[in-house]
Amino acid sequence: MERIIQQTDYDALSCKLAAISAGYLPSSALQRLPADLAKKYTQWHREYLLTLKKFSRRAFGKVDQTMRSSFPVMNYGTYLRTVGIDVAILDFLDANEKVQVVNLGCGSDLRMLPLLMMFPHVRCVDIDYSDSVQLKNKILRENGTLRNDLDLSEDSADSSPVLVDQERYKLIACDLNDILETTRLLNTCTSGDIPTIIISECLLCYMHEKESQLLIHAVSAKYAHGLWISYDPIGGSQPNDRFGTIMQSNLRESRNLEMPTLMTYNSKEKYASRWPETLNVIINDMWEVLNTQIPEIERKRLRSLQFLDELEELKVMQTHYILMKAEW
Ligand SMILES: C[S@@+](CC[C@H](N)C(=O)[O-])C[C@H]1O[C@@H](n2cnc3c(N)ncnc32)[C@H](O)[C@@H]1O
Repeated sequence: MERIIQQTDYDALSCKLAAISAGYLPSSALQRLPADLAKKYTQWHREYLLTLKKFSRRAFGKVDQTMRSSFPVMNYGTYLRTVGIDVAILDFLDANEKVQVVNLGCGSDLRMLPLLMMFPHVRCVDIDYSDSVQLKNKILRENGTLRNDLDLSEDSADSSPVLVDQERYKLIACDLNDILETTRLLNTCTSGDIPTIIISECLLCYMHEKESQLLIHAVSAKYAHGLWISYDPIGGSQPNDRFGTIMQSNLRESRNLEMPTLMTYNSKEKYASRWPETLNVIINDMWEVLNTQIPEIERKRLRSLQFLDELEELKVMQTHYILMKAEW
């Protein structure tokens, strides 16, 4: 099961590459990227894919194929999830200068690169299963652009779970189901006094209820001041809503993959109830994000990229994904 879950990262990567290729990402305006970093954003992702090919032709083949078969509705979804999370990070950075960003289940996410370049006081910590971060570590060190921009050496670190151990960037191998090891590594690599952003982007949906709740409670209790940003699908709670059950049976049949809590936390309210009551929680589905948080000028830009005639399909999909921000 661990391996099947790790492979979901290839979907996330191919969706991001497809959205980049079609011009949805980056959004210089909302991700606040200066022109040189907007160019780099595209370059980092393309070079990551090309270097992935050197280490795993199979993974490259999967990503490349999925990327090419991406539809406009999927590009919208990737755009909304990426920009929604980035805007929440940037808003928190407006109010707090020295911040650590902990990306749980980071996969191949390269969001640390613009953050490290744009904000000299920000530190980033990426955490995923050992196999996933070992591959990421190899790619980051093999590719000249990624290596230089992260100021990495070509040699890999030793067998420690901290594969990149810099002052401002750490890449850590950890099974987040193991709460003792997770808290031990966070205690070593982060500080409880520094304002902290926790990201869980399509992570909690693959974890079992007990382990995910332990993770939420242990990690949010660790930091004096923080913001937890979580993005996930929800199954839907209306009596005739079959989105969640269909999604579960498709995943089971096509990949033997489970989303154990999709129908447990199947509404915005139930999903938000996973965080301690004392936190200030804001939760929106992604259809609301599109219509209330993306300015009209940006929506016009999106409409100009590809013809989207599946508006109803977009609405159905995006009302079943949420962006949750819990601040304390
Ligand atoms: C769908 S991918 C998302 C990757 C990244 N967050 C993104 O959105 O681009 C899910 C990631 O969560 C990781 N993951 C799931 N369960 C995990 C666990 N128990 N410990 C560590 N990583 C986990 C997987 O290995 C995978 O990289």
